[in-house]
Amino acid sequence: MAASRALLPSPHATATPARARARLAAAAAAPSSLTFAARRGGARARVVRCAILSSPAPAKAAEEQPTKRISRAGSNGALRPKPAVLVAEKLSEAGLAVLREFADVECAYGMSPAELLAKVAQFDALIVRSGTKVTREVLEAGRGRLRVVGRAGVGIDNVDLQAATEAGCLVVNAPTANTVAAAEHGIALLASMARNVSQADAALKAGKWQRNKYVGVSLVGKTLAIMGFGKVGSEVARRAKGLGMHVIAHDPYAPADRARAIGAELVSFDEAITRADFISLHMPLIPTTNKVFNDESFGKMKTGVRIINVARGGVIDEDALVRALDSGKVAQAALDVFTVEPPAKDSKLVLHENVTVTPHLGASTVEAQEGVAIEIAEAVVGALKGELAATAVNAPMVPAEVMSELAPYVSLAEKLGRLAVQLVAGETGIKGVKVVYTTTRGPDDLDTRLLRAMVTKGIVEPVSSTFVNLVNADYTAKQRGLRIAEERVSHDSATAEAPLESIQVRLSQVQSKFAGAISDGGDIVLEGRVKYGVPHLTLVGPYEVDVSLEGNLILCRQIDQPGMIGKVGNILGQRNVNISFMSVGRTFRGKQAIMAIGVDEEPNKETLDKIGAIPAIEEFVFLEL
Ligand SMILES: NC(=O)C1=CN([C@@H]2O[C@H](COP(=O)(O)OP(=O)(O)OC[C@H]3O[C@@H](n4cnc5c(N)ncnc54)[C@H](O)[C@@H]3O)[C@@H](O)[C@H]2O)C=CC1
Ligand SMILES: O=C(O)C(=O)COP(=O)(O)O
Repeated sequence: MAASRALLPSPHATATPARARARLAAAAAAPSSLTFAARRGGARARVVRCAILSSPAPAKAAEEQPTKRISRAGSNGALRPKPAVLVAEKLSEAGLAVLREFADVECAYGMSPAELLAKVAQFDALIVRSGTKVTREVLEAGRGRLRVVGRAGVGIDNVDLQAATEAGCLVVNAPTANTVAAAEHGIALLASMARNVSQADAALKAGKWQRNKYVGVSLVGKTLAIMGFGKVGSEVARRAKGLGMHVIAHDPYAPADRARAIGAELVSFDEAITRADFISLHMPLIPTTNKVFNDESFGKMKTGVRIINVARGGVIDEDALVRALDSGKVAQAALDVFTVEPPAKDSKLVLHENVTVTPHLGASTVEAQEGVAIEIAEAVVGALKGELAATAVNAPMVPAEVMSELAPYVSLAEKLGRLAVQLVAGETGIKGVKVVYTTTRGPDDLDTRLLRAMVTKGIVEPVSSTFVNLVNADYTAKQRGLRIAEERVSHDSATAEAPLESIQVRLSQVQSKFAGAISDGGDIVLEGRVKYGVPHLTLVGPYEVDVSLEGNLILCRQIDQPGMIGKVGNILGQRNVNISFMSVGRTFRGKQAIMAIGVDEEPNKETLDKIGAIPAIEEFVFLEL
């Protein structure tokens, strides 16, 4: 039985709060959670929410935004504001329209860093281009509310990814829509540099007709080295081939067949820079590419080489480039990007007569900006809804079909973690966690990162103020010294369609407030399965039980004897506590047994004391899900 994703109700509709509440209560879906509907036996849809990027503090957010239009309710019926998105740099109308359908959008272009710091905490998402630095400080200021940073473009070197990950803030980019624009700009710079277009243009406008001064060089038959053979690099290569150039490329991670298909020869860094007449840069700015074009590498190049940079200014040591231009080693450079943007007005590099410059225009075409704006708006809206965007930069990408298949197991994993941590007693803290997956699938067919993250979420969130999601789960576990080991147990079944037979969570070296949950090996052990799309608890310590994981749970350990279910049921019934599920597991007849009781309401202390006072009951514990 496959779980299918239910769409969230449209949050922007101008329904009255009452109508909105009714509509949304029916969907029972918080806006920031993934929502899956699983049909049970053809009956009405049951909604299972999987909080992948759940809002860290919706209540607080509501308090802070009293003037926001209230348009939907949380699962408890409380009204929530629409998500708020801050757009810090020019975004095309087409993207803004997509955002406005789902969120309150504020465009605040040209903010100073201080203005951004002051504002960011009021927003669920922030959208930037290359001109805004999303620093640790910004992410700290947004902590508690900011869940998504959208980079409307490719390069994410202006976003502190580590700080975003630590804050559980998803970073998404728009990696494809400006590829062609950047490649076309690279070709435009290549051709205009070779023919001195910008210098000759400036001279003629200044009244100088200098035909002899501006003799250029031809492109045909020249060797072009593409440094970074990714999306933009390959498109530049394709176009340069059309101009009759011989294209070589350097990229340690590029597949040889992609290069072969375009007719480019993949070579080493040194070979590329020593053979080239023209060198075009298309790698990201990362620690390994920072200033890779420096005195040493310029020294290895052909005298008279020409360089184009539409990637990032920081890949070039700009002082070294000025020296190479002055010495004639580099004949010309065409630069769209700079280490500091905008560069200083008296920058020697910018003012150099052999340098052609543009103010970071690579992505600036009408078409690319429209595409990028839509791409990022859709990614941000998806992320705010709790979906994992395909362009997530700091989280594992989980394809929609996998997500859909795993949905009930995601919920099971979180609930097992949540129950297990509530069983822990003593001050020692949890050290080792083992998650055992029983599955027919091989490691390549079952990606367990999502499940592991949700076990971490279940274990950490009830006992701390840390908000955990797929983005920061591993980081959070590491920070808290939690070692989460995973084990797969093969389950032989030729017919099993479900990805998992069971998930077991074991906490080692801990005391338990419920001795019945301790297995023979001394670990707290809980195991669950998904039945008809619903997570069930099926093992507590050595005891087999079967209780649907909804509402809350009471575990009682007693001597196996007749009448126990009736006694406990009576006590709960008299206090109007509805039992949703009940199951008894025992080792041997007349020996120890466990009763697992699912309850819709939370019994008060007096009710729990009454259950504890039943003479045959040796211990019991109330657990919240
Ligand atoms: N000027 C502008 O407006 C624009 C600039 N860009 C910049 O262009 C660059 C490339 O963008 P895309 O092609 O979309 O990215 P991409 O990720 O598709 O390609 C980058 C390539 O660089 C390669 N690479 C990584 N380390 C390398 C190294 N040490 N040496 C050589 N290659 C290395 C990667 O393997 C990858 O194939 C990025 O820096 C991006 O920020 C992109 C769009 C517009
Ligand atoms: O996408 C990129 O990497 C770019 O450099 C484009 O930057 P921009 O969005 O034009 O500020």
